Amino acid sequence: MVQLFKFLLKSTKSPARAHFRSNFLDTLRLTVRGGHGGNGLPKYGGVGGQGGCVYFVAKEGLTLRKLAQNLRDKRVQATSGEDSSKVSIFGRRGVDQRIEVPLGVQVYDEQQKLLADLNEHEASCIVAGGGTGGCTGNNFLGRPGESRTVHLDLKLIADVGLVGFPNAGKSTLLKAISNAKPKIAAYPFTTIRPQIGTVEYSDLRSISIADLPGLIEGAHANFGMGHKFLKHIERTRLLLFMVDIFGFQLSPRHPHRDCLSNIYALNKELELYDPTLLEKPCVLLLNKMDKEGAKQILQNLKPSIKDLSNGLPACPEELRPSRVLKFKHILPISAKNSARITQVKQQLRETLDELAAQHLVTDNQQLKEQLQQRVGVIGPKIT
Ligand SMILES: Nc1nc2c(ncn2[C@@H]2O[C@H](COP(=O)(O)OP(=O)(O)OP(=O)(O)O)[C@@H](O)[C@H]2O)c(=O)[nH]1
Repeated sequence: MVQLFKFLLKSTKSPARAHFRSNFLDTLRLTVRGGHGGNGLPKYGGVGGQGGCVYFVAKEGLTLRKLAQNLRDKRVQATSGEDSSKVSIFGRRGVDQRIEVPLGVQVYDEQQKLLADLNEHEASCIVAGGGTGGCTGNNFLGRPGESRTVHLDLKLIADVGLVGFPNAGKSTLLKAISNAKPKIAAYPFTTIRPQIGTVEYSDLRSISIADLPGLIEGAHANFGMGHKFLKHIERTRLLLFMVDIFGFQLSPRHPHRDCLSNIYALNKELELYDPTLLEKPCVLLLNKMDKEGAKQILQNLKPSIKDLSNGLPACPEELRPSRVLKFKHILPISAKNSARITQVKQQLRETLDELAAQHLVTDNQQLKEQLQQRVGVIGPKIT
């Protein structure tokens, strides 16, 4: 009977459903409970052991799916503290529960309050404290440990975030530029989960690129896969925008948007989702330059693309951002033919290096100012 059920269930799975059933997991709910405090021994003034606590530690290379598989019932409980006894007046402390979570996880409580942002390897946080042991203060009755449901939200950490509407050629680029092996097809939404690729250089330097799929007009308001992937952009240092030089049409029901309108639409999506994203350095790739007529389109749009504020008056009202992006570099490319891919690699590296150098200068300046404040006017002169 069970076999028959399994067979029937299997046969109802369509290829389309199988395609959209993503393996990528970026949120997880867990119930965590600290251990109960052990009871005290009133006769001898004995104190019960404190309950163990539950804590998370960030580890590189882990995934939320793996964590979910390891914790099948999504519950974690630390052990109770030992009761005080004649032979052991001070009860032993309960054993803590150490849970390894993927790097980049943010931990929220039921009220959506951020408890911890674990974005460094080995960063840790206690999510459920153990109950205090029984003592004079609590009538020698051990207290229960903290108990709560926590929400783990994974935000990918990558150097570069690849942003573009479906079918722009993001996966093709990622494949040409990095070690990733994304799926490529001539229909939108081929990529249904973020892909991370590593770009390697001859001097062994490497940078990571995240392809963030599913972005469509209205994603900020959670249309399509909306927020699910937009949130990953927050932790990238550089935004790499990609548009099809011939524009994009989501479906026959939607209007065809030319290349410039698509740039404005991406600009607006990001602005509506989080305006601070527009402050990130960005590079623009105009793809599919190998196709006939591409050069002419580029020639016509060049002045508006170079300075987006030039084309704003002609931009449709619903796509008009209040603040326009300022691209550090604009590169016409053909991801399919790997044309100018070496330049893309070089520009990404240079821009990231410039950024790192800027950070170093500001960090040094801040350090100097702090030292100057501490040393005051009498101390040695800091140059
Ligand atoms: N002519 C031409 N076609 C390209 C180029 N780059 C990508 N394509 C084609 O455009 C289609 C979409 O490419 P993808 O790389 O899957 O696009 P995507 O942006 O990852 O699409 P989603 O997975 O829907 O997000 C495929 O048929 C590619 O072969 C290019 O430089 N020139």
